[in-house]
Amino acid sequence: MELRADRLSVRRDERAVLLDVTCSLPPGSHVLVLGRSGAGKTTLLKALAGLVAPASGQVLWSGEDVARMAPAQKRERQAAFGMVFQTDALFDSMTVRHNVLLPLERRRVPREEAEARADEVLRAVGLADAADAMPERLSGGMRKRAGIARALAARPSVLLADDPFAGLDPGTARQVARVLLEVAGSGSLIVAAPDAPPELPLARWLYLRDGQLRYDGPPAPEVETLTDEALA
Ligand SMILES: Nc1ncnc2c1ncn2[C@@H]1O[C@H](COP(=O)(O)OP(=O)(O)OP(=O)(O)O)[C@@H](O)[C@H]1O
Repeated sequence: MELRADRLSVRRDERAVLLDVTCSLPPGSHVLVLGRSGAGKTTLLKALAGLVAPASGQVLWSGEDVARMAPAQKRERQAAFGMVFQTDALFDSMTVRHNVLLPLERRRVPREEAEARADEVLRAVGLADAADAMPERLSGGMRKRAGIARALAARPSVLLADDPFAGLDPGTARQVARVLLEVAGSGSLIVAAPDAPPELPLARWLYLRDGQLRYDGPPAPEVETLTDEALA
């Protein structure tokens, strides 16, 4: 189903942090959202996920305004989304496997199927051996991969990942990138990052500056170095 932002603006403290953003993300989109710190990348991901309300404009899911959806429809849409945010926390009181099972339990996926899926995604992110560990025993990179596994277990048709490479060494970043690409498969993958991660070639770039979408097209390394005047 198509995800679309239509003249989307979001305000924080009376200030527009996203301004008039319009973009269409058909199923299977693989998109990198770039921009400096504070450009609005996280806010765009959250707005697309329906976690922050637009001040004006709309987020459309399959042509329907998300803000006007009935609660049941909203829940159904939410189930199609997987999110890996910077502040994602694993529950420290339960094993890695249990952390991954949690969203499946919430979705009432039958136990046997849920366990099979949890094992599958943990293998995919290279954490099969850590399934029974408590999260506090994991390194930062492993925790990140566990967070990705948790998002992927629900088989989202849209996976949103906010700066998934922050704080990772190049080897772990490559591993995380491979998992994101492999497991996103034919679904949509939308990744926000401050710079284009060399390990994650995504076919389309969106470049935000001061909350405005300044570029939407194929990878163009020059957008990262263009001045405001050149982009205007
Ligand atoms: N909850 C909030 N309350 C007030 N201002 C906010 C809030 N969330 C974000 N902002 C502001 O909105 C602007 C955009 O923030 P956002 O987190 O979307 O940027 P970003 O491009 O993801 O930055 P970074 O790369 O540093 O994460 C920033 O100026 C930020 O201070």
